[in-house]
Amino acid sequence: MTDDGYAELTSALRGFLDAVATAGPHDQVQALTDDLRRWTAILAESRQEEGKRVFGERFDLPDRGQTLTPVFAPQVVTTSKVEGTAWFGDYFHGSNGAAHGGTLPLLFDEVFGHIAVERGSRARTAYLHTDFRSVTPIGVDLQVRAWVERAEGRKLFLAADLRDGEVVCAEAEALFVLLRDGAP
Ligand SMILES: CCCCCCCCCCCC(=O)SCCNC(=O)CCNC(=O)[C@H](O)C(C)(C)COP(=O)(O)OP(=O)(O)OC[C@H]1O[C@@H](n2cnc3c(N)ncnc32)[C@H](O)[C@@H]1OP(=O)(O)O
Repeated sequence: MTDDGYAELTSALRGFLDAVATAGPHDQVQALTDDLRRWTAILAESRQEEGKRVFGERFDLPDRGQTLTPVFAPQVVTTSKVEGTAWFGDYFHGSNGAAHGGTLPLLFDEVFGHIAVERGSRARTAYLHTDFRSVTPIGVDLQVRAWVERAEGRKLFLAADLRDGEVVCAEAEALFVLLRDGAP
């Protein structure tokens, strides 16, 4: 991992988003807004084209340096399976202590993507089906795994599940299609 501060920035940004998501009314809200706008302007000056950015493009950083998805820490990554832990911060809260339903396919897409990348393939998600089996708790280490069911030509059929101990929170099935040479 390159020690240029971006791993810490990603972690700090996640913490900030979790704090925003759980904060009540605050007397410093205008100061915060002003700070955010100031930093937005500073960062806008160094806007980069895709391929030269950090967010989501730095494979040496946790979560590729992005905060779009819940935390995913892979422990096993092969061309046929991925296993690791997932963690949904408060930012991903939906209601009644459960993760927002839309964030589960977001996690699964990311996890499936590791298999495609490990296979050296440029691929895109054609479909991703999620079954919500039990509420996904916030702030708990969860176990996630994904595997290749079968490959047919350019089509990669994938499956995954997310567990809280013995409890299955969600399952997913997806089709990733390997891109043709020259596809954008
Ligand atoms: C280290 C950390 C890394 C971590 C890295 C983590 C990265 C995160 C990964 C995120 C991945 C994404 O979200 S990607 C972004 C979301 N996805 C997209 O935007 C995709 C939008 N759609 C497309 O671009 C296109 O439709 C494609 C690429 C999916 C397919 O187009 P194509 O290449 O022209 O192929 P096409 O001929 O249409 O289809 C090929 C075969 O697939 C079948 N097929 C295509 N779509 C479907 C479908 N929805 N349902 C069933 N079957 C389908 C066709 O029938 C055909 O079967 P047959 O006739 O051959 O039998």
